[in-house]
Amino acid sequence: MKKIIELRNVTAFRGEKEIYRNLSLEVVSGCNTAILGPNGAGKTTLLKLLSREIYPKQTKESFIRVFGKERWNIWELRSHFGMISHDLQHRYIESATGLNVILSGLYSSIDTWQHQHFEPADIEKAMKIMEDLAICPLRERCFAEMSTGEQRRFLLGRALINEPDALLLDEPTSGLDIKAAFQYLEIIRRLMQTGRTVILVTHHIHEIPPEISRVILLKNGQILDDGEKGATLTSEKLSHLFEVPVHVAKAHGYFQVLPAGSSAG
Ligand SMILES: Nc1ncnc2c1ncn2[C@@H]1O[C@H](COP(=O)(O)OP(=O)(O)OP(=O)(O)O)[C@@H](O)[C@H]1O
Repeated sequence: MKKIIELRNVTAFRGEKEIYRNLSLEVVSGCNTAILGPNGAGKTTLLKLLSREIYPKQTKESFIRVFGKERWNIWELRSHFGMISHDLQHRYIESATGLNVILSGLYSSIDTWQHQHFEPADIEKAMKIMEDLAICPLRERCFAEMSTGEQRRFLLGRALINEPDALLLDEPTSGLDIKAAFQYLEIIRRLMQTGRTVILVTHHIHEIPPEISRVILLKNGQILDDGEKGATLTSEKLSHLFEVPVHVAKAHGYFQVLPAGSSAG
């Protein structure tokens, strides 16, 4: 199995604070994986390490590899790995139109620029993606004038234009209402069902779709547990992870947590 991400003995700091000490972790192609942890667990730090916004401490035994390589040409990397983070959503230029958001993925830029060239085939591909994501009518609309759910779908389209093998999603449904969240999760499920590997980083149990088979529990920069979803998302383990007594409920392949001891009123 191809390794998508591989961290070995990674020690990393944010400012003066050590977030990870000798963290080792790998995710292989075809194994949809969620990384679940409470606020402050180190999830954003992990995303920043993978996107090279921060660098780990250099030691002989440590490395971070994406698709088997430590050094990447960003142009090459984007066709393998699509990242959709909240940082990206915040950084996105508000005046960019929907179509340009999608096209900008081809250059990994924020909006498109005059010096960039797009072939008719690129436009056609962008149109097809917008159709698939049900956002075609918004192609001329400014990013700032879209709902959060629409913005998120455009950012997904921006990643998909490069036909990445894997997607890394940061809290995919946060900020979305129930309908938008369900619609977005259905799209993500379809992508997994048609062969894309998803790595999902979150503190929300309810946004872990049925197709995610492996869950890694992260707390204070350490892996508390790592394994098959049903064995990981237990009331006992999640109570320990979130430091509050919870009861896990399951339905239709999804999991949800309730306060432990609560009863139907
Ligand atoms: N620039 C910084 N300087 C010092 N400490 C930092 C810095 N940035 C983050 N931290 C700390 O690092 C720890 C991990 O933060 P990180 O943002 O990776 O957690 P997280 O799991 O993404 O949390 P959340 O779910 O709240 O986004 C936290 O304790 C945080 O306070």
